[in-house]
Parts: sequence; structure tokens; C-alpha cells
Amino acid sequence: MIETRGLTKKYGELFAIRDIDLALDAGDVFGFIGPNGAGKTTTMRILATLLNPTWGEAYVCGASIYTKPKEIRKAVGYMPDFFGVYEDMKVIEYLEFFAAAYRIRGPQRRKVCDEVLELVDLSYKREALATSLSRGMTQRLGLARVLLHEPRVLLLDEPASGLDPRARIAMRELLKRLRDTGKTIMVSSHILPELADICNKIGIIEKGELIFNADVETAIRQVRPNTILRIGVAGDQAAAITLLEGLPLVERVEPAGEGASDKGLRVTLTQHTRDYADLAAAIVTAGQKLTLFKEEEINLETVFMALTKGITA
Ligand SMILES: Nc1ncnc2c1ncn2[C@@H]1O[C@H](COP(=O)(O)OP(=O)(O)OP(=O)(O)O)[C@@H](O)[C@H]1O
Repeated sequence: MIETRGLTKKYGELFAIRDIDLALDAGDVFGFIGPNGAGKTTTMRILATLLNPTWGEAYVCGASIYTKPKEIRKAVGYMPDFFGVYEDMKVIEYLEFFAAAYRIRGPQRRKVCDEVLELVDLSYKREALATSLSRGMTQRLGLARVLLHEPRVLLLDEPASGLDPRARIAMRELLKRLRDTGKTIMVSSHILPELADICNKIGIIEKGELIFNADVETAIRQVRPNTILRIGVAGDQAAAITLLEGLPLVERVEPAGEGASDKGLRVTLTQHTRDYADLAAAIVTAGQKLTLFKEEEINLETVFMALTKGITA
């Protein structure tokens, strides 16, 4: 759905983006992460055909940005990081105005507008002035606007920036809803954890260069190649440690430590071991009573810090 090769944009001597190679399949949700000024907006504006690159290739839904920009505009919904709403216009009028620009006519226009308002949970603000909306509501209205023409691809530039925690959660839920309708979504943020549970792929951009680009699973595995389990047993801890250390799947066993939230033992499996279904059975068969058995979660902030270590300013 999106492909770029060697995509580069220069402003004078400054590389706003440099040699960006991306590939997004249908239904992918790509989290585009990077600090301010890293090149996220530049990339999205090029994909939305609002800006020409200095060199490089870019295709959206198979259409080249150079030869088929009109096709791309039909297929893409681009929500910029900042956009204005017109004064003295009601929410519904604002949407109808854009629907008219997309040549949605007659009764269909009102129907589509009402549908997108419903989707972004703004029906109750239908008759309110667009300028009276909170930041969170305005962002949702912006999203409604780019959904009017039923685009297959969404380019969303920092949709959650400036939102309070509750509005961020609402935005995340909305993005999940859009993901579940099968749209291909590129969404930028300067915070990885914010995107982690909705994305299946992430790209980290720094000073115009894509320094990491992979699926989320690979990112986690790169930072932590070994699966770590938290295992608790009632009774003889020393016997449990000896038992676990003797199992072929297990590389290391250590107490989870005082500060650990759910105590027990911290069991590091041998590298690339993902299937540990037999482990619990082995413990029980040895006569131990299991009180805890779960995979230790990795904090995505830790992943982000590890992936950008030495590169992030
Ligand atoms: N029109 C322009 N003229 C000159 N430099 C520009 C222009 N637009 C962007 N840049 C520069 O290109 C770089 C990338 O900017 P871009 O807006 O793409 O970053 P960003 O990752 O989207 O940042 P933000 O999160 O602040 O929106 C920055 O150094 C910026 O100053």
C-alpha cells in the first residue's frame, strides 16, 4: 500500500529526510516514531503528494507520487499535525464543506457526514461551533474530515499530541477501530509506548534517517532475545530452583528480587525458545505447586531506549 525507495528531501544543505525505504502492506499500522524535527511530517507530506521529494521513489496503492498524484489523493486521508477550523461554522457544516470538496453530493453528503461523526463519537456536537470544541474533540473532527471519502490509507501526523490522558485513550481506541476496518495506517508520534499496542510495525526516524524499521515483535526480540518467565511455587524454593536449572529449556534462574511486583523466580529460557508449554507440566509433575506462571512483559519504553541508544541525542 505504501512503498518508498531512497526517498530524500533536502532544504539547502539540510537533509530533512534521507534515503527512506518503507514498505507497508494492506492493514498494516505503522508507528512512525521520532523527536521533533526528525522528518516525520516531511515524509507524510510527500506521501500525501503535497510536497515533492528531492529524489527517490514513492508509491501509494501502487500509484507513483510523480505520475498519479490524483489517484493517490483519492486513496489517502492525510491529517496534518495542526489544522484550523473555520470560525462561525458548525461541526456538521464543517464536514459538509469538505464533503462537497470531495464531490459527495445530494442526500449522500449528509449521510456520510453523520456516519463519520458517529464513528469519532462526535454526534452530540453536531450543531456546536467547530471553534468551541476542545483539543481532543477537534482532533477527532480532523480525523472525521479525512474519513469522508473512505480512503484506504490514512496518514496521521501526531493525532494525539497536546491531548490529555483521557483524550489520548479515546484517540487510541478510535485508531484501533479504524485498524479493525482494514485501513492501512501510518501514524506518527514522538512517544513509542503510546503507539505500541495499536501498531504491528514501527519505524524510528532520527535526523532524517530511518534508524530502525521492523515489526513490533522483531523490535522486542532484538532487545530481549530470551523469553523470561516469572514462576512462583508454594513450598521448597531451593528444590524448585534445582529442578528448573536442570531443565533443558532453562538458561538461568534467579529470585525475582525484593522490588519485583509479583516476586517468585525469574527464569530466563535459552535463546529462541518461544514454546514453553511443557515447563509448567514438568514443575507440577515434580510435585511442586504452581502459584505463578507468566511471561515477563517488557516495557516498550525500554525497547525504544535500547534501539536508539547511542543514536538519539
Ligand atoms: N520548508 C522548510 N524549509 C526548511 N527546512 C524545513 C522545512 N520544512 C521542514 N524543514 C526541516 O526539515 C526537518 C524535518 O522536519 P519535519 O517537520 O519533517 O520533522 P517532524 O519529525 O515532523 O517534526 P515535528 O514532530 O516537530 O513535526 C527539520 O529540521 C525542519 O526544520
